[in-house]
Amino acid sequence: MSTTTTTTINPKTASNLSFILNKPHDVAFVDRPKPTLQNEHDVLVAVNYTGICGSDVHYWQHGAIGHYVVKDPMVLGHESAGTVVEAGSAVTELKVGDRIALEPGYPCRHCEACLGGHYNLCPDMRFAATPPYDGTLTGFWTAPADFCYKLPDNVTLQEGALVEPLAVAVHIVRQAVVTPGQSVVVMGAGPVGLLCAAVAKAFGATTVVSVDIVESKLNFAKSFCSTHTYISQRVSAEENAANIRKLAGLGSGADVVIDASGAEPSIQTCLHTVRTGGTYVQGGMGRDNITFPIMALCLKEVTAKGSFRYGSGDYKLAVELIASGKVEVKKLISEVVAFKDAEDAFKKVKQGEVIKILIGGPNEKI
Ligand SMILES: NC(=O)c1ccc[n+]([C@@H]2O[C@H](COP(=O)([O-])OP(=O)(O)OC[C@H]3O[C@@H](n4cnc5c(N)ncnc54)[C@H](O)[C@@H]3O)[C@@H](O)[C@H]2O)c1
Ligand SMILES: OC[C@H](O)C(O)[C@@H](O)CO
Repeated sequence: MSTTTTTTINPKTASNLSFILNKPHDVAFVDRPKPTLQNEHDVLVAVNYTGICGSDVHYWQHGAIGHYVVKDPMVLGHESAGTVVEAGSAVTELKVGDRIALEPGYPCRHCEACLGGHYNLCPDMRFAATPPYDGTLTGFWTAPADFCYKLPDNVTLQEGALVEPLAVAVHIVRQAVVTPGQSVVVMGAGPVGLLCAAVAKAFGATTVVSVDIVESKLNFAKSFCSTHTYISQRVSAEENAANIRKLAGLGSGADVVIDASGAEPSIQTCLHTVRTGGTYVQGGMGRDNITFPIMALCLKEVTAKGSFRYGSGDYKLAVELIASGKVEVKKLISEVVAFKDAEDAFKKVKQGEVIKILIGGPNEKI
């Protein structure tokens, strides 16, 4: 196999320092062996920036998410952008020096889900920082070239690290089939909820309501993209829903409701906020089982859908939404820290002090 290697970051000499979780609250910086191309369709990427996701923080705190349990030391991180430093001989779309957003999950490409157009649901998915697979808070990363998305000149590498959560939002809003003029209510104003609201607006929704339990998050949502905000009260789901409908002039209900919180009261409010014949999409992930208002679903003939990660075209559209200025992801970046400060950055996310914090790669000067 022939490959080419020339760039400012030299993979032969640069560090492959990795931020590793040994067990809950026990992290370490370890210089791991550099990855190599596995076949001629791969590229080797120097990781420039990685955002911290709630799931990274959950693994750091608890060592597990559901049945995904960290049994061996695992590199954290999966929201990354980087620079191609080596390209396999069969790679035609990318070249050394290209800046890319890194899709961090690699499906088998052969199973029923993959061949049926739902590769995100592949049972053999190898997803970064989901045990047993290592993540991207490391110096270098090998990926199939078709899971790397070239960033246009007007998109920075820092914005490129936000493509991952934006792709999650694109998938959720696509599941909802939002059309121009519609009303959309999004429960949760964390990064995913904020980006769902922004994507819904970019798709043509004219009323976009953000709901949360934290006032500062709603203040940001209002400045970011939402037409209305509502702070959830300690009242019944029906009462919160009635308040949201009144506040945003939704009449009998919203065309689309999205849960991006994973919280039981919020999910219940969704079903009472959606209009007859409307659509509800579950994007948030919380407890396995909750009390769910099934009669509201039946009596209003609500279309209910789930949404998991991202699939065909979602990353591509996410990059286009940033490049066209329709979703200003840079506004979500609260802080950019050096690799050595990764653990402190995790603490800040846990304390809720930031919207999105980026960690520079180990070879990045911050
Ligand atoms: N479907 C997927 O593929 C996918 C991918 C990434 C994240 N997620 C999930 O999406 C959700 C949002 O992710 P995030 O990174 O923005 O998380 P986050 O924790 O930053 O945001 C969640 C928000 O929900 C708010 N909230 C909590 N209870 C609420 C309630 N009762 N009503 C309204 N708001 C409430 C919180 O205050 C917070 O602002 C999480 O559940 C996460 O696990 C799903
Ligand atoms: O954005 C993708 C999500 O964070 C992942 O699915 C996460 O839950 C880890 O598996």
